[in-house]
Amino acid sequence: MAGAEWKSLEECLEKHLPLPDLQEVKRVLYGKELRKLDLPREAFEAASREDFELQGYAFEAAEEQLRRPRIVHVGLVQNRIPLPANAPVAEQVSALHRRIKAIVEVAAMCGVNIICFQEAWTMPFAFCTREKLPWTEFAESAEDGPTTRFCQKLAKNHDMVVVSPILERDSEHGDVLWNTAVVISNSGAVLGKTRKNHIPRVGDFNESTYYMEGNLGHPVFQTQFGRIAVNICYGRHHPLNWLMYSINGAEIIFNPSATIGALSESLWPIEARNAAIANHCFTCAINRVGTEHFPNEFTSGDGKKDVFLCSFKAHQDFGYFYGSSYVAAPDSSRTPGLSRSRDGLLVAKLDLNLCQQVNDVWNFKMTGRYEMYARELAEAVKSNYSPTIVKE
Ligand SMILES: NC(=O)NCCC(=O)O
Repeated sequence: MAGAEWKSLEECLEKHLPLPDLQEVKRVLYGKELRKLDLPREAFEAASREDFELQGYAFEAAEEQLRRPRIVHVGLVQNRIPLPANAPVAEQVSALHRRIKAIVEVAAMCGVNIICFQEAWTMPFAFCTREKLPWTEFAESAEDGPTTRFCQKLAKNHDMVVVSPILERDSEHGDVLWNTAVVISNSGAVLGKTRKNHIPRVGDFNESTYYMEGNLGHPVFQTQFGRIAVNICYGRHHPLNWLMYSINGAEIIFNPSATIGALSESLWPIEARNAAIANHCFTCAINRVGTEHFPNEFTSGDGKKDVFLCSFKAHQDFGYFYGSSYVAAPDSSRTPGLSRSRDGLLVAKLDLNLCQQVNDVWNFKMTGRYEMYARELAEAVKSNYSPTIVKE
């Protein structure tokens, strides 16, 4: 299983395929080729000084007579943890705040209107350990915790909507922890929050000891730049989860994630892209980068062998978080991924008119037969349900 030494699928294709083949492969794997954004030179200089990758692409829509283009620039941030997981909690959080501030400043130079960080961005992805301390100390109030206050300043200073996925401590309700994304308006006000609906119980990704399945449904946030939703990590394997955000009107669905190569790298390019196609919306898949080492060994709690994560013994790391963040559009086009090995900012210029234009061609909402599925699902969840199987 490749680690940081294998830079990206795109680099590999470009290195090895003759141009005519490369064009056809890109057409199939990425849809129509996107124009590269002409981002400011100072942005590239700052990104290089701060040692992160910067890429930008534009998705175009057809011109319409009655509607003006609805242009929005989104920014996707992927990063390593800058300090080791055993550094003091407050130092780790401050180092991450500093890192993200530097990246957001470059996003502002690129005209980004909505930015989203990776899942649980203020901490190492410690849920695999199933230890409580010190990891639960990273949990904060979604409404007025230090990270939300930090993001409010960023949002206001840069006139940018900030999507900040954190580990939430809800002190108003018995100190319950949640895996939450806080959505902060470009005014600096907290617009609201949404919680991870589906909790993984896959090998080391057994996060069920920390928080419960989200109880806020599928909220969509009306921002000045468009309607957005957040489908946190493992929720991307659940087509109905994407569907509900889309039914509630989301035009852009962010998918802040933390996932590793051995488990999900072959699913990664498909799932968010498929969701964009199936739901006539844009999707933004974000994954963290690097290998995180934890002070104490842990196991997957499933005996000796974990076939997915390839860890036969107790171990101190999860495996390799492969970055590769990308944006996908309703017409099946997508950006190349950011690198597998570096921190990065991906800027994408979207014309939200594309959602309706593709909807009018493919009509997935019109042909969706939701009533029939609602009826059948309502039956299927009953304890006395028996599947309709026609036998000879
Ligand atoms: N963070 C998280 O839910 N990871 C689960 C693994 C995956 O969905 O790829």
